[in-house]
Amino acid sequence: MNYDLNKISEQQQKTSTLKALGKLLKLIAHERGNLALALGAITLNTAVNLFGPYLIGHAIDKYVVTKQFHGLLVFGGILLAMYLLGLATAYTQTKLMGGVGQRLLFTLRNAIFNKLQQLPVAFFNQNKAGDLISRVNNDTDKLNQFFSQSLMQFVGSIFTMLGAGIFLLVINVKLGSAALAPAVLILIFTVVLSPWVKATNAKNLKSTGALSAEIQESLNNFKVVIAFNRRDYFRQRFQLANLENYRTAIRAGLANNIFLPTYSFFSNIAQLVVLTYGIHLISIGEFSVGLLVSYLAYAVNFYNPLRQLAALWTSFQVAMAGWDRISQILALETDLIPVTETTREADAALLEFRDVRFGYDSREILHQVNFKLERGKTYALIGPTGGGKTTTASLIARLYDPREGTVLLDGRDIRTYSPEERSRKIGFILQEPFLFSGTIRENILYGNDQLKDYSNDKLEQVIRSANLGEILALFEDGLETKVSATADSTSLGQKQLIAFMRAVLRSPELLILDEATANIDTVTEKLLGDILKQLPESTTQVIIAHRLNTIENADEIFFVNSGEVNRAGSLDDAMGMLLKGNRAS
Ligand SMILES: Nc1ncnc2c1ncn2[C@@H]1O[C@H](COP(=O)(O)OP(=O)(O)OP(=O)(O)O)[C@@H](O)[C@H]1O
Repeated sequence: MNYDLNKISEQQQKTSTLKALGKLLKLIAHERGNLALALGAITLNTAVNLFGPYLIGHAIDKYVVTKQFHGLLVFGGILLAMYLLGLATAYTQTKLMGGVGQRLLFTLRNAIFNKLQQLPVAFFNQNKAGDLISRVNNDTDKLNQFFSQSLMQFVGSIFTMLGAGIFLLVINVKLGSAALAPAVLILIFTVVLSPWVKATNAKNLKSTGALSAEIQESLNNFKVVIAFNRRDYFRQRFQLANLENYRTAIRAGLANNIFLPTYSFFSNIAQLVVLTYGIHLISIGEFSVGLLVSYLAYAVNFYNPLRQLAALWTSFQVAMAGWDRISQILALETDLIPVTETTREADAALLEFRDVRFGYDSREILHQVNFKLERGKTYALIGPTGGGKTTTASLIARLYDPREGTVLLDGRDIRTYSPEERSRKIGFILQEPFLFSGTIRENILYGNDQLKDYSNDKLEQVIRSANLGEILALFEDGLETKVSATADSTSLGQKQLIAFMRAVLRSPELLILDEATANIDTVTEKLLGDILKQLPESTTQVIIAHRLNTIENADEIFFVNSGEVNRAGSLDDAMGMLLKGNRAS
């Protein structure tokens, strides 16, 4: 299955803005109450703003033209009260929508992170961590900005425009139509240019993701960079990514600023039309001075929000481009779906590969592989580098599903097990074990519900009874020894020891060790060997190793090469096969 987000975005059919907005609004459906309140506040605010000019025009015609200035005081008081109401409603909606935006940001980040936790290994093989981080941090914030700062202004501007438009037409149809004509041109201009603005912003967000991926890669590999003195190489790559980001940002800036001057131009034209035509109407006695003053104010009330809309429309297009990138992740589903229960085959081996074919991409890595692992036996997988040992082990642990054929665990298709059941049965110590920052205790109890509430004393007892006491004793602070996911305060060998304890304590039925002792000294390695020998008799072990001394106790050896898994016979035969120059292909 294709999980490459950049390819998905290229293949994705252009979704209409309305559809995307609809999907987004569903995410904040539970905010209905706040949205309705904010909408009420903005409607009141708009009404206040719209009635102002009408009252002013009325006051001019009734009190200024007739020189009855005392009436102006009353109107001044009414206007002041209205403006205060305007202030209160503006504050209310800003506060409400700020909360909605922040909660949306919170919900979206949680949703993306949860989705990332559910996606299969193949997804992480095909996407760069830096780009994913940028989607979680940067793109979600674009939506927050739109919701907290722009949405209600957007709605308010549309209300003000509509209200002002109605006033313009009601006061005088002819003058109103002339005043509104430039708005039609603006509408056409906006409709035509919006897709380009959104696409330009999408490119900019993509290049921000690529930049973030570049930074992440060089930071992750800083030792290699320094050791090989390849700073120039990464500097060049970074500069290229930075240049691309700069170029796309310039283009996005240009696109984002194209609406404002155009809207301003048409707005000025509209005022010119109103003024010229209005004076003409006054001269032939069809219009009053007071009405023209109100009229000009309504024209401003119509075109000013339109100008504001230009900026808001841009923020909307940026938010939609961000939303597209976020929804690409949210729409993904793992292809490792559990299948419905099948009947269990009687007297089955613990694990069986039946005609299994697999490849990461179009290239097939495993060709119709068949083998069985019996309970309580120890198996070794050997073979040349790149021969397919880790791939075979990954299929045993269902990190991937076969393209064809079946992997059976305990006589049942491995896909019928829930992830919890499967991980209880199978322990996997990876070539490069991952520890997260915390203590040894936290790391070895990770995913172990049975022991998670044990006190340190009780846990140490369990560790001793699993014969792991000598390993724990290698760490000065015992269970409370601090380990770090990234820093080198814990050596690779030490990490392997902790991962070993973590896997053994879960008492799995099947334990896979992928080069799990490659970085451990010979004495400790022997200690691990002894612990493995003392595991419950029913435990099946699969050991992947390049050092043949680690597999001398294996009951059976499989030779993995060129997409085939074959019985190798004795250790000597296996040596012979390796030395014969079998190469991975
Ligand atoms: N994530 C991946 N995406 C694409 N190809 C991969 C991936 N992982 C491994 N491969 C390819 O699959 C083949 C088998 O790799 P695998 O890691 O299973 O070999 P291995 O026998 O475990 O090697 P080693 O002894 O070096 O660990 C190799 O050709 C490798 O390039």
